[in-house]
Amino acid sequence: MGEAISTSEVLTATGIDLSYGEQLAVSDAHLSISRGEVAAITGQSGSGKSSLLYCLAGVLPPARGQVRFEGQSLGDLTDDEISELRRERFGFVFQYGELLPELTIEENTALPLRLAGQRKRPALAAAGEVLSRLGLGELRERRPSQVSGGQNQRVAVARALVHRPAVVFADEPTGSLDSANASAVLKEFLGLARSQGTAVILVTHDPTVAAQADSHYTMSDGVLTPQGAV
Ligand SMILES: Nc1ncnc2c1ncn2[C@@H]1O[C@H](COP(=O)(O)OP(=O)(O)OP(=O)(O)O)[C@@H](O)[C@H]1O
Repeated sequence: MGEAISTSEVLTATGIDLSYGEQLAVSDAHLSISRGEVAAITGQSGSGKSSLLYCLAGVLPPARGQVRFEGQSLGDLTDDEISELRRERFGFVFQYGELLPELTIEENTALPLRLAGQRKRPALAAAGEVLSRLGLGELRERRPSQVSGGQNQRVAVARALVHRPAVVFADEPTGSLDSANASAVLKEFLGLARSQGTAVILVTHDPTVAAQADSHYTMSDGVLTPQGAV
């Protein structure tokens, strides 16, 4: 299987190095992810997981190596093109969701569509649909402060998936939740991503979270090692 050339690869990284001054945070990383695949990256605090994610998402340019999205090298794109790619083809989920407190749940969820230029009414309708799929339809009009932590995190998931991105980057997406809530949110997140063919790169400290992925990499002192299928 390893020899087969996959036509469904969405994101590939080859020989990525990233440094902060003298500090080498990522060293010669290779990674490839296909449509609808969930890849987990585990490793200790400070091992370089977030730094790798920033490179893969085009947030930080690598000092060496290449990241390709759908065959196109991110290094060949202008800043504006990378911003557009991040806005329209990528989604992001972080540990605390990071919703905007002044917007409703529905408006928060619709944000990627609005930023991509979609009109308010269809954007809110699409947001309502994803929220319903995650069991949050009733909470549409509330603000983030008026829902629970687990619900906030589900909204962050809805927002990351609403524009049907090719890749979602998730950095400890359930790290702020208790374990029962974390596993429920994760299950819904990965289920919805897989159903729409979105690839997920999932950074986590938690081996039980990684066990739900299709592929697993470990990171140690900036070195990424594939663990094969899990
Ligand atoms: N902006 C920065 N400037 C300098 N050094 C940094 C910066 N960001 C991270 N580092 C260093 O780079 C290394 C990798 O950090 P990174 O945040 O990628 O690790 P991580 O595995 O994501 O850690 P955690 O699990 O704690 O989030 C660490 O030694 C960290 O101290």
